[in-house]
Amino acid sequence: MIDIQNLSKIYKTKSGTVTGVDNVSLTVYEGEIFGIVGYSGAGKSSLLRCINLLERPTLGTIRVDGVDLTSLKSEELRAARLKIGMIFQHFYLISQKTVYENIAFALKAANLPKNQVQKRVEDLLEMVGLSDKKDVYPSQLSGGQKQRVGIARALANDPKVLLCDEATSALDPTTTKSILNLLKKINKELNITIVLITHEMNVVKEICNRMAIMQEGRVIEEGSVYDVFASPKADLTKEFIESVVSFEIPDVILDGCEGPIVKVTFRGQVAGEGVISDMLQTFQVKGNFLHGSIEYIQDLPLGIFIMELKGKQEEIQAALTYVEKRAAQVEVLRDGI
Ligand SMILES: Nc1ncnc2c1ncn2[C@@H]1O[C@H](COP(=O)(O)OP(=O)(O)OP(=O)(O)O)[C@@H](O)[C@H]1O
Repeated sequence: MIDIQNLSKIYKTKSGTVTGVDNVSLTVYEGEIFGIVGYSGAGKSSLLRCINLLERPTLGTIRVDGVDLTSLKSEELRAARLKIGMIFQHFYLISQKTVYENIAFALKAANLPKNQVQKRVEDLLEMVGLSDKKDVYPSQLSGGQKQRVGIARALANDPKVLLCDEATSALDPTTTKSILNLLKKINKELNITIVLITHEMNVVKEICNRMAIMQEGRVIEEGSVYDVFASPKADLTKEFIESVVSFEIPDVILDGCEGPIVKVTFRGQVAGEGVISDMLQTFQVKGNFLHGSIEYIQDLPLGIFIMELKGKQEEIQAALTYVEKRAAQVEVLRDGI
């Protein structure tokens, strides 16, 4: 659906040039929710804004639904842009217009008769759960309600793609959850491809199918959210994951450990606890659990256990080989073997 090839965005400033995006290639498939994560300044907004040409790429191509946007003339580009909705962290609603008028305004270009505009706006308001707020002004709405209006407005022209620029960053956790659920519903029911940028890994964990991590304008890691959580490669990716799944063990506990400390990761339906208890029964090894969690990502369990192993070196080695053969990934965090 979205094909980005060798895209760079270089800004010219008074003091020189700044690279916003540095040679990024990415594919977002139809119907998926794709998350782009990174700290402030990583280039997420620049990349997202290049997708609908709010920013013109300095180099590279962007194809949306097979069309190279950079090759379009202004009239064609305007039409193509209607098929790419966008929502923002700060909503950008028109304060002098009611909820109804804000959404109807987005339909202006479609030149629909009044009764069709009314029907469309009412359907959109129902979709986002705001039918009762039709005649109020943005200042009378909560942040979550404002974002719902933003979403209704973005959907007004039946887009195929929805771009979300830190759409939940100004919202509290409960409201964030409800907006994420709404985005999930829109993705499923309307088959709209969603690309979101965020600095919050929990947003990606909650709703994305695939993801990319950006740093200094580049994509440093990408893959299915499950795979990235199960086997992160870059240090920055690990850091982001630890922000939602913490494996931190207090120093005083670590100092009290004598044996090697291992992290065992079980993917999918493998019953990790069963494998570990079989291992402890089969080998002359004692396990001291330091951490354990089962995360559900895209409804698939991901089991992570951290433990200290005590026993003879050969027994520990054999026990780890046994666990590894049972679909687990074993990482020695602190050697002692
Ligand atoms: N209009 C601009 N002019 C000059 N430099 C810019 C412009 N927009 C972005 N940049 C620079 O490009 C780099 C990437 O910024 P960008 O806003 O894309 O990152 P980001 O990951 O979205 O961060 P944030 O979440 O803070 O917006 C930064 O160094 C930024 O200062």
